[in-house]
Amino acid sequence: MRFHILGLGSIGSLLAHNLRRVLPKEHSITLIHKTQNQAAEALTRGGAIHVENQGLVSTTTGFRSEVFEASSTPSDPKKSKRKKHAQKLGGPDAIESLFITTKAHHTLPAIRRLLPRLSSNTTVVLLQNGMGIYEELTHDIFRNPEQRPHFILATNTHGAFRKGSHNIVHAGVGNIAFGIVPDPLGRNFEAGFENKTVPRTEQNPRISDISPSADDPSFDRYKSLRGTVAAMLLMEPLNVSWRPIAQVQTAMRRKLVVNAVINPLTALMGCRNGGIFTTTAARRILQRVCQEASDVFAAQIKADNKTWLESLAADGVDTNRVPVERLPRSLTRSLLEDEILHVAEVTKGNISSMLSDVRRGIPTEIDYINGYLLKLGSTYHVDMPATAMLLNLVKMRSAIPLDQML
Ligand SMILES: CC(C)(CO)C(=O)C(=O)O
Repeated sequence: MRFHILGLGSIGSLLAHNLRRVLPKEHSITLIHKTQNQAAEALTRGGAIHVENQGLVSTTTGFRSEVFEASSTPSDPKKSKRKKHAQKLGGPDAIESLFITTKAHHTLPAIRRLLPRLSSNTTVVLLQNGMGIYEELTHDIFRNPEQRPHFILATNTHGAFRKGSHNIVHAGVGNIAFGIVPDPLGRNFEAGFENKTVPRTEQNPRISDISPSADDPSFDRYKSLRGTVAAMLLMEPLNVSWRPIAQVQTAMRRKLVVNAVINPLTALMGCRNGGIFTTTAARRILQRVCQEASDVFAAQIKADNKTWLESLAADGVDTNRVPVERLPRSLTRSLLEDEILHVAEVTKGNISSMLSDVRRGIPTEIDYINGYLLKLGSTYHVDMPATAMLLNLVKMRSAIPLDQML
C-alpha cells in the first residue's frame, strides 16, 4: 500500500519514523515536503529521520519524497487531468492513505490541492490539534457522503520536539487513540465493540468488520481503510488504540480544553507550560474556561438528545423509556481542571505550540481551539466570556509586537 504523510513537524516525523519501522518495504511511505528546499535538505541527509528517546537514537530511511508546491499545483489543468486519470486507474499518483499532521488551518487548502488524487477509496487520518476540521472538510469539500474518503479521527498525547530538521526528540511517551467515522454506506466498523455474545472485556474491534477478506465484493472500497487501521495498530511504541468514535470524540474534547487553557496562557505570558499555574489568578481563569467548556458540551449533548428523541417519537416510539446520552464525567468542570493541571505538570518543560507560533510570527491554531468552543457557544446559546477573552488576547498578541520598550 502507499502511505503519504502531510505535515512533517515533530508529530508527523515521529509517525513517519514509527510507520517505517513496522511496515515491510513493499509499502511505500511518502513524505510530502512543503518546499523544494525542504525536500533537498532532507535528501542531503540521506532522507533519514532520527528519533531520540531517553538518550537512545534510532534512525529510519527508505522514504519517498514529494514536494507539495510543485507536484500538486491545481493551476496546471493538464497535470490535474493526468492525475484524475491516474487515480481512476489506481495509478501511482492516487493517494491510498493520507496522514495529516499539519496545523489545523493548513488542512483545507492542502486537501483542495490534493483533491485530484483522493477518492472514496482513500483513507484520511486527521491527527491534529483543535477541532472542527472534519466538519469543515465535509461542509466545504466532501459534500457528498458517498464520494468522500474514509476518515479516521485521532488524538495524541505524545510529546515531541524538533532538534534540527530531521532530528526528533520523543520527550514524553503518551498514546494515540483513534476512531473511524461511521460509514455512509452503513457498514458497521464498530460491531466488535458491540458484540453482546462475549463478556464486556472481550468486546474488541475487529479488522474483519471493515472488510472481511479479498472475497468481499466491496474490498476495493475498504482496502485502504483496512490497511491504514492495521498499520496504525502495529505501531506499538506509540501506544495506538482503536476506540469507538464516541470515546475518541470525548478524548478530543478533553484535549481541546487542555489546549484552550494552556496554549493561550503560555503564549500570552511567554512561559513554559510549567510556569502558568503558579498564581491563584491563573487558577481562576482555568476554572472559568473549564466551566464554560463543560456547560457548552452539556448543552450540545442535550440538543442532540432532543433531536434524536423527536425523531424516535415521530416514528411512534415511547421515548420515556429510551436511555439518553449524558455528559461524560471526564467532561465535568473539576475533571477538566484536573486534566489540565496534570498535563501542565507532565509537560512542564515544554514550550507550547502556540507560544512557539507567536514567537515565529506565524498564525496560531486559536480559531480551531478557543474559536471552536465559541462556535459551539453561539450555536447552543452558552455565554463564554473567559474563552472569548483568551481568543482575543491571543489575536492581539500575534498582531502587536511585545516589549516595544516605549
Ligand atoms: C499539551 C500541549 C499544551 C503540550 O505543550 C500541546 O498540545 C501544545 O503545545 O500544543
